[in-house]
Amino acid sequence: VGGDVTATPESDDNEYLCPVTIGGQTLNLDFDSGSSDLWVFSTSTPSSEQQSHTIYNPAKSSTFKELNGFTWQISYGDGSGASGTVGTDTVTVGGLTVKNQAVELATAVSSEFVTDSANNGLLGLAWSNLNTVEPTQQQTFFANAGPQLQQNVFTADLRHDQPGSYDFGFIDTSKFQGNLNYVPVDNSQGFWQFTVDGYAVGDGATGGNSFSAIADTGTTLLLLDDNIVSDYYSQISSAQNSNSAGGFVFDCTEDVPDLTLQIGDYAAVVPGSLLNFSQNGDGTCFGGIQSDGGQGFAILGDVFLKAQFTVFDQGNVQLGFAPK
Ligand SMILES: O=C(NNC1=NCCC1)c1ccc(Br)cc1
Repeated sequence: VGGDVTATPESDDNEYLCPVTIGGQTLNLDFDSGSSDLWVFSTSTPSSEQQSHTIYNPAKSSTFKELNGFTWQISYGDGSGASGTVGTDTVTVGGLTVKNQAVELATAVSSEFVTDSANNGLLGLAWSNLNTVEPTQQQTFFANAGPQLQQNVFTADLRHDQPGSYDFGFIDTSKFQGNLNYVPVDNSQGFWQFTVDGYAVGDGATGGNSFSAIADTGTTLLLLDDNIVSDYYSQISSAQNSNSAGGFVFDCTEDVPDLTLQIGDYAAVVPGSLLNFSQNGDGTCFGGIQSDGGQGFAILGDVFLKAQFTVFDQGNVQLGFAPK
């Protein structure tokens, strides 16, 4: 048994939304390999915050059961957050159904979610030890689905300005070129965390120290150590770190170099076209590479994942990458 679901990019590829059916009600959710809560806008969300969102109404689901007294509260790396109550229901993603899945109902959401009307909640795909439900931590959709999957994996094929897909339970070899390159994952912090062995800017030599990174579908950009960020932008003559823009910008006319991350024997190339992320409207463009804020590991978000086909292997606790 498996599932295949379309991942549709919001404007500027800021996030990717996928249809999820909960108790017969379908909402578009942000699949996030950087967190482990499945939460939705619901009838429990203040009406002022529901705005133009699609909401889940547990009262209209014949399979919803409340988990009395259970709560959740999450904050994300970008400062956004949400909190609320918990129940279980039947959840279906791309034809793959999990019964008695913990579904977290938002009773409060931060402004970033209120104003993002396309996003009706998140479906966490990190490891279950990151789930925030109290007093009893809950399993993710992918963890619960594991036993029914032919292969205990999900794959991400995110694309620039066009729909991509997530597959659960199988690897579609038509979606990538060559062989998959696997690296071991350290899931002790709950992330899909692994080691990057070096980097190269443009057609320069691969160098630098090895560093830890996480594969995070819920983060838009490619967030790296400040030294690598500075090295990269030193190759773009008009680049500057703009406080008003919130990061490194450069003239849109610039030829933006590729970035290659050496992951074991695999050279993961992120083409310069993806590293010219968006237009600021004043002739400058916002870079797809930005600082990781000095938190000690890199966050390989959608900018990186758009350039690779990625296998998140729960069974073997490893990640697989291939060009596409
Ligand atoms: O929050 C994280 N990823 N997901 C999402 N971001 C924004 C909405 C969802 C995140 C995870 C790990 C680290 Br380290 C930094 C950030």
